[in-house]
Parts: sequence; C-alpha cells; structure tokens
Amino acid sequence: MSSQPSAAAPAAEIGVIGGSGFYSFLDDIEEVRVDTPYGPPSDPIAVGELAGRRVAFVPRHGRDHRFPPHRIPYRANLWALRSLGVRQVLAPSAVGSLTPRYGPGTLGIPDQIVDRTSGRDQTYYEHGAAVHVSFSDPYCPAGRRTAAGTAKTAGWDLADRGTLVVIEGPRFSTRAESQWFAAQGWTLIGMTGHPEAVLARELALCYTSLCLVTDLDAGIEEGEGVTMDEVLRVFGENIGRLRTLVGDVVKALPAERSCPCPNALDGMKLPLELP
Ligand SMILES: CSC[C@H]1O[C@H](OP(=O)(O)O)[C@H](O)[C@@H]1O
Ligand SMILES: Nc1ncnc2[nH]cnc12
Repeated sequence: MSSQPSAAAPAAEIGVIGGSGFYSFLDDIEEVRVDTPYGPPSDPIAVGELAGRRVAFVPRHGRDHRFPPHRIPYRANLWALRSLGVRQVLAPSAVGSLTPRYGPGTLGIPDQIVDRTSGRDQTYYEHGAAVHVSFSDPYCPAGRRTAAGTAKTAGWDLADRGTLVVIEGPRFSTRAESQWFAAQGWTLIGMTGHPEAVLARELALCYTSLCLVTDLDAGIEEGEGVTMDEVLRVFGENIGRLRTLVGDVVKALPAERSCPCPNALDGMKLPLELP
C-alpha cells in the first residue's frame, strides 16, 4: 500500500477539512486519490488554487455525509493532506454553544479543547517508540490570530477564544451533560475536534479550528433541544459567508511558519517516516 500520492499529484500548502454542510471548496479543482497506511481519506482530495495559494480540500464526513463523527478516518485525512505537502490546516466545523453569549451565526475560534470521546484512534505512534507530543496549546497561534483578524474585518460575531468540548456522539448531549459542561466554563461543543487537532500536532501541522455556532446546546435552551436538522439548516444559512471567510483566511495565512507547530516533533525518535 502506498502512503504517497503519485509523482504527478499536484502539491498544496494549505489544507481545508470541511465539516457538516461544507462538502466542497474551490471551483477549479483536480481530484487526487491518495492512499495512506491508515486507509483512504474520507473522499478523494480536491486540489486547487486560491489567490496563488495551493489548497487541498477534504470533507471529513465525505461529500455525502456517510461517515458519522466516530467513524471518520481522521488519521488518513491528515496523513493524506500532509503527503500532498500541506503544512497548515483550517478546520471549519458546526458546533453548539454552551453559553447564551454566543448565538447561532457566531464564529468561535477556540484556544482549548476538552476530549470527551472514547475509543477513537488518536495517535500515529503505536509501535516501535513512544512519542508524547506537547498539547498544552492545541491550536496554531498564528492561524488563530490570522483567522480572528480576518473574521473581525469581515464583521463576524466573534468568540476569538474558548474551550471546545468534543463529545463522542453521534447522539447530542442530555440537558444535564450540557449544563455540566457549561458549569466548567467550556463554551463550544462538537463531535469532531478530537482527534483531528492532536493528529495534526503529531504530524507537526498548524491546525486552526473555525467553529460556526449552529445552536444553543440542550442545557442552555428551553424547548426540544438540538436536532441534526437544526444544525444543518443553520449551517446552510451561513455556508456562503463561511466559505468566503475560509477563503480570506487562506489568503491571509503567512507563507512562512514562525509558530511553534513545525517543531512539535523536535528531538523525538519517530517510529515511522512522515510523508
Ligand atoms: C450534523 S449534526 C452533528 C455533526 O455536526 C458537526 O460536524 P462537524 O464538526 O464535522 O461540522 C458535529 O461535530 C457532528 O459531527
Ligand atoms: N449541540 C451540538 N453538540 C454537538 N455537536 C454539535 N454540532 C453542532 N451542534 C452541536
């Protein structure tokens, strides 16, 4: 099994991983089938260009949303992006809000993550040597800064920091769970931010989460509680401006990385060769 794209595959520097409702990006693309030691990614990778920046896109659930959050091939997606040359990843995602301060349509750029998932493959380093990456600051500071500045300029309601709690799903939270998460001071809730962020760190990639709030989670809102239809409807209402924002962030990302992310694996004995 090959872990590299063919020699003819187009290269990209920036990766975008689309979430629920975000199944395509860029018009003029070339589709690349990349196999990886972890199986195929969610879909062929779409490679194109935006304002001179080469971009690779993959929808994490697949373009027909066939992968539920606990079955997404997270390792294959990030490995495939890196094997095309990607070093900076933008990760749009639909999330719930755990505070009435952030209503539907708010953009959250979390700076912390709490993992409440279970049983997901969350590391590349399983045999041959122990690798323990630092994860105190799970997101790329330069990517977050760029995204926040771009969103502010574009007039978004913005939460430029916050803690994203990632639940196992696929069910939504009970009211009691949701109230408990909120009581911890956590502000956003989703199902895919982990292990995506840590796998990116294990590949020394920059990773920035762009969270579109689609709903107030069950503990915050009176009434029925959140539904998948509500999430997809609100996401659909915002997808145009979110696509524009992601494009603007792509254009604004620094070409040279001066953040700590490229050094995430310095001094470590890696049991496998990164693509
Ligand atoms: C479509 S309802 C719940 C679903 O939406 C979010 O997906 P993503 O993070 O990929 O935008 C959430 O994490 C769940 O997977
Ligand atoms: N309330 C919520 N809980 C978990 N994941 C979500 N994705 C969108 N809204 C969500």
